[in-house]
Amino acid sequence: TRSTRPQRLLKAVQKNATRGDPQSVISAIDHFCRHSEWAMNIGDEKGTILDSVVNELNPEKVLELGTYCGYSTVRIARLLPPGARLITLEFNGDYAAIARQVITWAGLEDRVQLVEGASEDWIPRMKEHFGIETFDLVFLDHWKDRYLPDTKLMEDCGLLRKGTVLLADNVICPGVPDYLQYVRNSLSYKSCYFKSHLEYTKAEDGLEKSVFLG
Ligand SMILES: C[S@@+](CC[C@H](N)C(=O)[O-])C[C@H]1O[C@@H](n2cnc3c(N)ncnc32)[C@H](O)[C@@H]1O
Ligand SMILES: O=C(c1ccccc1)c1ccc(O)c(O)c1[N+](=O)[O-]
Ligand SMILES: [Mg+2]
Repeated sequence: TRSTRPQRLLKAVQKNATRGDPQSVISAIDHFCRHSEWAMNIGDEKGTILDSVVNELNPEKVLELGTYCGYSTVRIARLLPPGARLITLEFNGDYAAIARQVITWAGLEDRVQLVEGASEDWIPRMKEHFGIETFDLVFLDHWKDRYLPDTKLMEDCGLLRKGTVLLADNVICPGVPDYLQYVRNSLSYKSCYFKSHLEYTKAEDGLEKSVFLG
């Protein structure tokens, strides 16, 4: 039977990237998505914005909602100090299996905890299961109708502290109007928009960075 796109993406990583070299994994995936098959990774252009936010924050505890093949996981984890931790949630088992191999190929498995499950089920369990009090950075990149409910859930679970940064992908394309309206009008957030393009295309897209004010 025909392979899946994530399986073909993993093959491209194993063929073209060097084990233990995160940058070569990132480049191999970007080349595959530009020249072989588009895939819904954050990509190189928006990825550079993600990198700058991570470098500015130097976060100890990061939560990623939506792993897919692990491209953004590798982008974030490669910038973290060894003691820092990135927890990434993915409820599609096939995608999770590919992502584990991509993350391991990059040599970053020690900094990443990939949890196979739904954000709504695992956000309430961060304290008792992972001993996490609050996150320094949350990267939202899962199904777009979940951004707002999961943000409210994180607030209710006390996972956000003064200064926690929410970075949301795709606020223009496919778009997250209800989430944008919330973070831009709530007195609990200071928000700003980073204009860019939908990964590997000329369509407009961007990231919204929202700082929780407590
Ligand atoms: C756009 S892809 C993630 C791309 C990845 N962040 C990157 O930039 O490389 C979205 C992923 O979120 C997963 N997903 C969607 N809703 C979810 C949820 N509620 N909980 C966990 N995973 C979810 C999907 O299965 C899919 O793999
Ligand atoms: O929703 C899509 C989508 C819709 C239709 C076809 C393919 C993808 C998408 C597009 C770009 C993204 O960066 C992204 O995160 C997603 N997503 O699924 O979460
Ligand atoms: Mg996205």
